[in-house]
Amino acid sequence: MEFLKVNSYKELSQKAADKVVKVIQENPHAALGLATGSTPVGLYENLVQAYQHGQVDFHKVKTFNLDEYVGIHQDHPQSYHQYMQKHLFQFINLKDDHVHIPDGETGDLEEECQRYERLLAKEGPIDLQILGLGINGHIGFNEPGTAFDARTHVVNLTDSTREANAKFFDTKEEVPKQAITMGIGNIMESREIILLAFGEHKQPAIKQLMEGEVYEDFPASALLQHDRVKVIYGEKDS
Ligand SMILES: N[C@@H]1[C@@H](O)[C@H](O)[C@@H](COP(=O)(O)O)O[C@@H]1O
Repeated sequence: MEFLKVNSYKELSQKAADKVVKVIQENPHAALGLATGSTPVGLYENLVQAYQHGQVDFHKVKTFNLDEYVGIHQDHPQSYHQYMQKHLFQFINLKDDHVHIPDGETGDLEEECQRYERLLAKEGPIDLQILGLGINGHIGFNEPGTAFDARTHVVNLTDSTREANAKFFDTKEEVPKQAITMGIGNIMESREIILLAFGEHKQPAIKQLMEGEVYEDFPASALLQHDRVKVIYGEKDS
């Protein structure tokens, strides 16, 4: 695992975007694993700019989102479907049928997990997986205690995750209680991974990762067993 400390959120976003652009330039058919949350917003802004400047072309690229809330509509402003439209998809030339996001609205969640698994098996492996980091070490929505070989599954979100995500909703009660997430097993099958974390509140989790201990109560530590992971992190803008 390689750690790269940056001095600003801008630098983190630029470094991450440079990596994504490079992967697509080397392989125009690349499969990207995408994350949501506040951390990758700057990365997506930079990708839009790179596209507008003709530095990258998405028309053969495929995308797989890590997760989606259960029980809110895809057109809810806080659904990850809407997030991706708002920050990235509406601005670039990705084909609609190359975009994959779990469907958290379906009546049969187990079948939806199986459908996503089949899709990943057929279209994968993911060439570059982008990850954010929960303050409790979660990746995607794989909460502490999740088995490292878990596949796409439905999760009950922890209180700390719901609180952390409450900033996006009017009240904490509105934050969904469940989500569908790719499992750690899926994430580990990616050819390459970048993990992004910015802010003082993320530093305890980064420090824990640096200690190098692998255990299921700290999901991000699974990544220590992957040989192509780069952690791009920073404490504050200096
Ligand atoms: N499911 C997402 C994660 O994929 C994300 O990494 C995490 C951190 O979010 P933020 O970047 O807003 O700190 O939040 C959510 O729980």
